[in-house]
Amino acid sequence: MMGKESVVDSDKEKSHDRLTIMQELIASALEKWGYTSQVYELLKQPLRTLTVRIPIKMDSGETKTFTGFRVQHSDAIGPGIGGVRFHPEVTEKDVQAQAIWTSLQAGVIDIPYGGASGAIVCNPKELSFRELEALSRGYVRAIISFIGPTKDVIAPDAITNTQIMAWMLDEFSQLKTNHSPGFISGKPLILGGSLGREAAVGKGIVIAAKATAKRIKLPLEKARAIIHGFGNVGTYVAQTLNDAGVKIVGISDGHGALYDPDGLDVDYLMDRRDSFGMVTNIFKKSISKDELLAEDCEMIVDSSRDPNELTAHDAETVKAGIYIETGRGKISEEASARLHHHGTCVIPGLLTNAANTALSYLERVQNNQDYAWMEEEVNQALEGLLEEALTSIVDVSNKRNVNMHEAARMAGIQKLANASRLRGWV
Ligand SMILES: NC(=O)c1ccc[n+]([C@@H]2O[C@H](COP(=O)([O-])OP(=O)(O)OC[C@H]3O[C@@H](n4cnc5c(N)ncnc54)[C@H](O)[C@@H]3O)[C@@H](O)[C@H]2O)c1
Repeated sequence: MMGKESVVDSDKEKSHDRLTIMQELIASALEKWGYTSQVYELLKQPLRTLTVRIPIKMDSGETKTFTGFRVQHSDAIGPGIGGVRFHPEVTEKDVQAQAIWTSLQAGVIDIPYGGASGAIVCNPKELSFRELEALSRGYVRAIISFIGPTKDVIAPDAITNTQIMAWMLDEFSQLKTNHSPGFISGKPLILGGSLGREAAVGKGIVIAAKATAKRIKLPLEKARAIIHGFGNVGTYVAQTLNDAGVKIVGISDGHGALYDPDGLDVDYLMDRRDSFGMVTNIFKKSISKDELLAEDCEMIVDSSRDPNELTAHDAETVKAGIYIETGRGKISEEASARLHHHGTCVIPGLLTNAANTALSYLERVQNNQDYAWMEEEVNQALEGLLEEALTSIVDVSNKRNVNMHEAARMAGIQKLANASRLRGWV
């Protein structure tokens, strides 16, 4: 599964851009640690933002010029690492916010990298295969002096897949006249990619769910889960948790929701999903998403593409002891605080999304070693990184008496702030 997280801003984010939101969040995290405003002044903005113009000869014979970005938030700990997305509405501020978010992920999972991010403003659905290749190669040519295995490692993100990574790798290797698999992650296996990359976010969710259940001494065989959003991520999580003994009692999709306290037949539901990924529409009696989230269960996984975040009002109805977020901003700050107050352990999207960044890092380690790991080794390493990250977030939450979202951001920014201080920058 490639990185497919939506970059289309929610209404709230449109009125209050993603960069400003991110800056407010890191300001609060740094303040809670007691860092000076000079540290915030350094970290509030990426160190470097490169905007490029990429002329492409289209199939029609005309030349069309595209805009691209590559942003490096901080190299205080190590080179940048981060995705490149192809999207018609992506802005420079979106990419800057994403680079900071990736820095926080790298900090949470404790890898020696800083956050970076890139994008090309384009609609891939309107491009032919040849045009897509030309654009991928043109992007690398335009940013070549800015990137590299020890400077900034590119990774897949929205709409960018292994083929695009392969074209980019080839362009970079030809221009540098050397074989440089470590310059990019998410490559095809034969070009130095890693096993175990598929369903990275789903795996991250399952690892977090199991580790949290263990932490609160909840045997998986006694756990009942609701999967809010039965898509790519949701179906993987439902099946994997079900195989581990968890009873899946509820699911939802864009049409409605189903709940059965005795457990749903996950295989049957998977089998009956239509080409739009919808299944609840074939049942006469379906309930609303709000009703589903208020049903009895031990665990809720929010894997929907629901544009509405979980509000403080919704949070009051949640009975689950574990609430897992799969992306940024799915739970409002107030809802997170309410869930925390009521004793629900919230697993922030910063941790579950970090699985993609972790996989890019593990691929890079294999490229450095010139040795391909078995899938089991990759999965074990991913598990180790995410479990450690969860422990550090829970520790910050307990010691500093903050909710899990605040704790994740505090854990994510701390090493970057310390490294910047040790280098004598602030
Ligand atoms: N796929 C990835 O690689 C990836 C990466 C990072 C984060 N994520 C996170 O996981 C989430 C799910 O991703 P996915 O790839 O499974 O998406 P998807 O499009 O395959 O599935 C989304 C599901 O949400 C349902 N849905 C849409 N609107 C809804 C609504 N209003 N109420 C309830 N359900 C609704 C859809 O019917 C579908 O079942 C994303 O929103 C994102 O936060 C995914």
